[in-house]
Amino acid sequence: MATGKINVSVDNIFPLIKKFLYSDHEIFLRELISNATDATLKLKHLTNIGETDVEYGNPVIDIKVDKENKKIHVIDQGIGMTKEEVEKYINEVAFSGAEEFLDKYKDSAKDSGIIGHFGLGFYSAFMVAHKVEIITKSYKDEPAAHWTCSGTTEFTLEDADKQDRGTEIILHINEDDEEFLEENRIEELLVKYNKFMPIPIRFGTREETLPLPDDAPEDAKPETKTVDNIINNPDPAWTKQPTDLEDKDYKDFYRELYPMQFEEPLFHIHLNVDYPFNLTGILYFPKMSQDMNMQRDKIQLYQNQVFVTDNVEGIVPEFLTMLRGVIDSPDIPLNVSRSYLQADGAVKKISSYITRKVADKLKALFNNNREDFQEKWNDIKVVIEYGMLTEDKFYEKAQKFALYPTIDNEYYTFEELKEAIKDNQTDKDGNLVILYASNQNEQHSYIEAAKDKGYKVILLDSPIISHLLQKLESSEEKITFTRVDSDHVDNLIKTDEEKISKLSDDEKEKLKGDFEKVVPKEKYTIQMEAMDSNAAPLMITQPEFMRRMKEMQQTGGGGMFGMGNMPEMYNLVVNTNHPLTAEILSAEKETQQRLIKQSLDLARLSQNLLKGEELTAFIKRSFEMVK
Ligand SMILES: Nc1ncnc2c1ncn2[C@@H]1O[C@H](COP(=O)(O)OP(=O)(O)OP(=O)(O)O)[C@@H](O)[C@H]1O
Repeated sequence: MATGKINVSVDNIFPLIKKFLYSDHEIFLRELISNATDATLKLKHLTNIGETDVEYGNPVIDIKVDKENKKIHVIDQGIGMTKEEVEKYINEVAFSGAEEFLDKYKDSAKDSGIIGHFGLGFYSAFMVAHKVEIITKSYKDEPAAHWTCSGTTEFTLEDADKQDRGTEIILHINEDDEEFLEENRIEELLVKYNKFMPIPIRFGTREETLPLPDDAPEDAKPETKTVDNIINNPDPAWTKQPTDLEDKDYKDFYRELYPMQFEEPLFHIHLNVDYPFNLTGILYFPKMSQDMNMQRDKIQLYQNQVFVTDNVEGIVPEFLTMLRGVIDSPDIPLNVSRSYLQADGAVKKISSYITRKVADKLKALFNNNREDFQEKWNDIKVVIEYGMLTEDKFYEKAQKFALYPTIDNEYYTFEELKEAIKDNQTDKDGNLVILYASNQNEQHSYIEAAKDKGYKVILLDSPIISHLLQKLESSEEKITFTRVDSDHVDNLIKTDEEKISKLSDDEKEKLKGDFEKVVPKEKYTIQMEAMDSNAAPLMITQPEFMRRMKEMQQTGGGGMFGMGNMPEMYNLVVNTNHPLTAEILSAEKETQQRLIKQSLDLARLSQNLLKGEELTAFIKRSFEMVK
């Protein structure tokens, strides 16, 4: 038996492994299965190129938990190692990675997930085991080797009588880590990290219920059969060519990724690039609700089919983190801090590649089947609008497919919209005024008034819309967005047209004074307007600028400092041409006050501003009047 000292210049690396990697204990299994997978794939390669004539067969990786003896076995049928190779790869090479690791991190414990990055994969076993054994037989015709190490720099290496090719790693689990002797815990880890690894992973057996024959009697009990419990799907959809997949395959894979998700995805984007970086994956657009916090099922990041994380922040542009699916790339530096990741050149390229692909796909969907795209618009608009707001590149591309639907369900692109309204909605200063509503019910009377004038009213109801409008206005010449209730309809689009007022200037002045006596100054600015006599006598509006700034502050960022906290201020527009206004003007003081109060409340009611006690009083008063 050979004994020796592991070739490493520090006294004892094991306490360090434990200390640095403490938070990530559970990844030991992922690391060992990755090694087992690599060893199997290497053998496959050698047999493929005719380097060896050993039989490749149908290798699996076995995971066994021996609770009684407190051991976990990871067994592969891969390339194996000779004694010399154990010396070299386990005792020397692995530790050269360890030395690098120590050099870099001995002073700072900031980064905890260094494993894998420095070739410490195998030694992560010592996070959970006080003793580790390797029993391995190479595919070459040489005796098997047995390596044992008890978490010190001492090891033993001797011949073993293992006959079949491959490697068995035996972990003698620490008392503190006995959770890993629970089958459920191991199964949970296997499903989390290894669900799509390329070599089948077997974790014991399971009972499978066989289907009953068609003519089986009603009380027949189905038979069960014991089958291998294979954890993974070695050929997940994203590793295949898009041309080999049908729509159904993508939907099935979605279900496989998110077994608890019952909604179908709206569409998918297959990512596939090998230059200047390697990346494959499938992204799905889920049905989106207004609630942006609905992120439970996230995009998963893989490295060569090994699960790494579902925190893709920094790799995927923020607006796309609302999507679902898989990204697999060997080029994303793993286990490094987020700030490092964001500064990494390859990661930046990946992020802009993904943005471009998503934009291209949306454009293609729009071009190929506009009707279908329009139907999906409501579900995807939040992502698109958010992307336009946050990524300039995406903004440019999205101008071609972002839609502006009218209240009556006509869908326009921005260019089409401009063309459609230019004759009727250009104001006296040459500005194109785009009228919009944010709530079809609440702004109903304003929408109707605008439509009566032949204006098109766009429905824009996303939570971030005020920010996007701000951006559209500042990047386009002579465009303004005006919400239909921000002024009375004749003022929405200003013309040179002189309005004829039934009241003289003196009368208007007096009427204004009468209103000011009743209407609270701190809430309303009174605005006398000569409107159509059929229009409402009184209406409440809130200027576009003020409302938008407040909304922008409330939805975070932008807007003008302090506007969010300003009290609500409205304009009270008095239609001087309405018969009721004439009546108010000539009424006795008491009647006049009653009429003003009642009309004001009606105007408030139509803007949904009359609530609580005031609403109760109003209703009571109105009943008295109709008696
Ligand atoms: N199951 C195995 N079968 C055959 N060789 C193995 C096995 N496990 C480890 N080895 C050998 O030991 C070496 C060191 O393994 P280790 O996990 O420490 O690093 P790595 O796999 O090279 O790098 P990393 O873990 O960072 O991907 C491997 O490169 C491989 O040559």
